[in-house]
Amino acid sequence: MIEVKNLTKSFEDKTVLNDISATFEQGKTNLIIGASGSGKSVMLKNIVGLFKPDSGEILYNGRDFINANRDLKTEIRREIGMLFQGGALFDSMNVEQNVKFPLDVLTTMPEDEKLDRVNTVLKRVKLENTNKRMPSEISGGMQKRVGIARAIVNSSKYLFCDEPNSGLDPQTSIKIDQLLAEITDEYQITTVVVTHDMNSVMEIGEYIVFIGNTKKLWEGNSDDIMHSGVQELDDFVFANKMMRKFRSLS
Ligand SMILES: Nc1ncnc2c1ncn2[C@@H]1O[C@H](COP(=O)(O)OP(=O)(O)OP(=O)(O)O)[C@@H](O)[C@H]1O
Repeated sequence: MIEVKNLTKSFEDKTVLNDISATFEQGKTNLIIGASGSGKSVMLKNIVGLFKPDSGEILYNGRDFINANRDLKTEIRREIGMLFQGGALFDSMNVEQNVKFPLDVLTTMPEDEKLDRVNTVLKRVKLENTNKRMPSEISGGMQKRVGIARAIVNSSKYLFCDEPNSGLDPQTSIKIDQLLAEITDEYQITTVVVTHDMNSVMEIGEYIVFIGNTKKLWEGNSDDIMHSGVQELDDFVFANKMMRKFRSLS
């Protein structure tokens, strides 16, 4: 579980996040949603320690991440897997080297054990026998799956994904969403996904935080999101024609 308590972050005189609290539970796919520029990525970066909040607390299973000493910070960082926007694989490394990378830098595991682990996660994302292929030789969806394999290879307890579907067609996007949700449940990971993709929201939104105007404007799940009564959220949810049509029928 990750608890975000009263998180506030400004850049110079511009407040981006103001007193935001949220609880992301283990084994759930948690989403941070909001319009472009609302501060989703800034929130994620505060949670993983890439930005330092002006005030507030971030607790990883009760452990205070912001005020942690170096050893505890390292311990928590080792438990975090990240799927960056655009996949962000190393172009000069093959699939196996990309997936093995966190084990190379974070562990002292023997090489054969690392390879076993790499093959296990590649199998889980249905990419067995692609070890020697280069990122440029595989499709965008496959690249994302390599990214997911890399994010969980070190048995991550926490998984962060920034716009995991960017650049993918709708069908591939749904497959990636489903894979993230399955892995989250199977390995009981606390997963946090930043997205503005309504398909993802409806498909995997077990807990959703909606941010806008620097505040948390709503929290809930995909069953409740269409009836939030929050104007800004309605504008976000019903931005596309299909969702408006769906509302008029329901
Ligand atoms: N390092 C920074 N320095 C100053 N301002 C920043 C910095 N990073 C982000 N911001 C500002 O914070 C605000 C929120 O940005 P953020 O990238 O979190 O939005 P977002 O909701 O993730 O948007 P998108 O969906 O378009 O990616 C923006 O106004 C942005 O300019």
